[in-house]
Formats: sequence, C-alpha cells, structure tokens
Amino acid sequence: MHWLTEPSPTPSEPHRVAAQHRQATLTKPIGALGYLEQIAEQFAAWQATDRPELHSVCARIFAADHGVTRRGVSAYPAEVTTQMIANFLSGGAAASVLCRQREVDLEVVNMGTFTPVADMPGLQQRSVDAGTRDFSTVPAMTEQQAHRALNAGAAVVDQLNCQLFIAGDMGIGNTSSASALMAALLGLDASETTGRGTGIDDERLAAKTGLINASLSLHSAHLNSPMHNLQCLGGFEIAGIAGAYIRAAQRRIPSLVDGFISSAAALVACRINPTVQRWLLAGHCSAEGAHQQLLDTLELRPLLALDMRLGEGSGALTALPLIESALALHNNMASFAEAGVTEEN
Ligand SMILES: Cc1cc2ncn([C@H]3O[C@H](COP(=O)(O)O)[C@@H](O)[C@H]3O)c2cc1C
Ligand SMILES: O=C(O)c1cccnc1
Repeated sequence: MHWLTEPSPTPSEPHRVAAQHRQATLTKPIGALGYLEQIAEQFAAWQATDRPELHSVCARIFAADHGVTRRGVSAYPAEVTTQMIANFLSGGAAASVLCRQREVDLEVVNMGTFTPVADMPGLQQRSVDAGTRDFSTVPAMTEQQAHRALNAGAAVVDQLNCQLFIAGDMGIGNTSSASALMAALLGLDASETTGRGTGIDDERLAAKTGLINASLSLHSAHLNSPMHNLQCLGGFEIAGIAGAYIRAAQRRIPSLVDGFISSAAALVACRINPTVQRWLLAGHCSAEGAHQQLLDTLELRPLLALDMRLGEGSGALTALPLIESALALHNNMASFAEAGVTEEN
C-alpha cells in the first residue's frame, strides 16, 4: 500500500469515555463547559489517557509561489511570499508573534518560490520547483511534483516530536488555488468557493471567479481523483500541508487546522485518506466566505470566528489558549466529592 493511503490509528474510545466520566464528576452542572468538554475528551482519546496534557506544539509554515498570480488574482504581488519568509524568521509576522507568545516551535518550509531564498536559521529548503505553473492555462504541477510536495510535507512531520501540529500557509495567490480545489472536490461553481483573499475589489473578484470556473472547464477531463485535482489546481504549499496532515494522523499527532487554505489542504488529505479526519481539530472560521462550508464538509467545529483572514497558522495559534484552558479545567477542577458540593437531584 502507498504511504498516503495507510490508515491512521483509531483514537482511543475507552479513554474518551473515561474522560467523559471524569467531566461528569467535576463541580459544574453536567455539560456546562460545552465544547471545551468535548475538546478535553478528544485529546483524551488522541493521547490514550483520561488526563490529557499539552506541553509541546509545533508550527510549520509552508511557503510557495503560484503561477496564477500573473493573472492578477491577488491584491499583493508575488514577491511578498519570499519577503514574508524572512519576516516569519526574523519574528515580525503575526504567526511569529503568536508562536513566541505561546512558546510554539516555529519553522518555515520553502516548498518552491519564484526566486530562491537564502538559507536562514529555521528555514527548511524543500523546494519542488520555482513556483507552480499557471493553472488557468496548464496543470499547476506534474503528477511527480504533486507527489514530491506531499512527500516533503510528510518528511517535515517525520522530524517532529510534539503533541499538536499546526500548519500555516504563505503563498500569494493561494486562495485561488484553494477555491479551485474546493470547487473541484465538492462539485461547486467557483462563485460558491471564491472570496477576496488579501482584499481584491468587486471587479477583480468577478475576474478571479471567472478565471477559476474557466480553469475547472479546461481541466475537467482530468479532475477525476483527489491526486489529479491537486496536480491541476494545487500549490506546492497546499500539497505539502496535505502530506503533513496525512503523516501527522498516521503518527498519532493531532493537527489544529487554520484557515481557508489549510482547510482546503485538509480536504485534499481527507479525500486521499479519509482516516485523517479523526486527527483534525479546527482552530477558527476565516472571513473567507467559503470556509464555513469547507469546515462543515470536514465535520469540524471551529473554536473561534473572529473575522480573521490571514492564514500563516494565525487562526489556529490564536485558538491555542482555549485548548489549554479546556485541558486545565479537565485536569484541575475539583470533583463534587473532593469539594464537598452536593450533586444534582
Ligand atoms: C503581507 C501579507 C502577509 C500574509 N500572510 C498570509 N497571507 C495570506 O494571503 C495570501 C492569500 O491571499 P491571495 O490569494 O489574495 O494572495 C497567502 O499568502 C496567505 O498566506 C498574507 C498576505 C500578505 C499580503
Ligand atoms: O483563511 C485563510 O487561510 C486566508 C484567507 C485570506 C487570505 N489568506 C488566508
């Protein structure tokens, strides 16, 4: 069997049940901590313990350039991708600040930019090619490139030693790729999956939507499997993130999914290997309009909805304190018996 389709382990149902029983003994009305209780129970199942803890979180930002940027689909020029790689590593990007604040280990993975990026501490060079090709005229990648990008994502996760993985994305133009993938995989019109990304106006949004629909028609004969969708419409960073989610699930490492782009990568991952879904948790719902539907399809409930639309892992990193609170409550609250509080009638 190819590694991509190796099933991930099943999270421990007995430990989920044990954690549910513990929640029922804590000094609060039954269920009163709402979704925070289910998060603690989910971590119990993932870690196969009734007292789950979270000490080590790793974030990896996958960066790549997109040929489709030459069609004016983004409010920003493609060179921002490489400029932001330096900004992540010098500590000035949103993701850098949030990682510092929460003591999250951060590295950037160069999956393939138009211009080479010099080595820097914290940068992994895993370039597949100098950016993808323009998917509005040709397939974004060859099948071999798609596999190389998926393998690179897996290799990143193979090096990790952590209890929770966060993937971030950086790639000017990548909302076009994500929207095209979502439309192709869910059989939707691009008008249902396409948004403003970095903030394009109405006119450019209409052009972006039209371009994606035309691209779906162009590649229609080939859009017949998750791999072929990824190859025709994907980005190297999206493929890297998909490969990372698959390998993380296989290694029993849960992934906290970020925004629209990483969710599109999660959809690709789950279509390649449906057992990945049980190792995913959604950090937030992005302001990119189609994200909620994507999360519904993935059966993931976002922890936050703050109108963020940045990517980089920023939404997932912002949600991290809620997970820490869920686990602290689960582990440290007193039971009715310990506190001498009378239980329900
Ligand atoms: C300075 C800057 C920092 C970013 N960090 C993430 N993105 C986000 O915006 C891009 C996607 O939007 P579009 O498809 O419209 O280009 C991606 O790079 C994504 O990571 C950024 C964008 C900019 C401009
Ligand atoms: O939700 C995201 O990941 C997103 C949305 C807009 C631009 N960049 C990223």
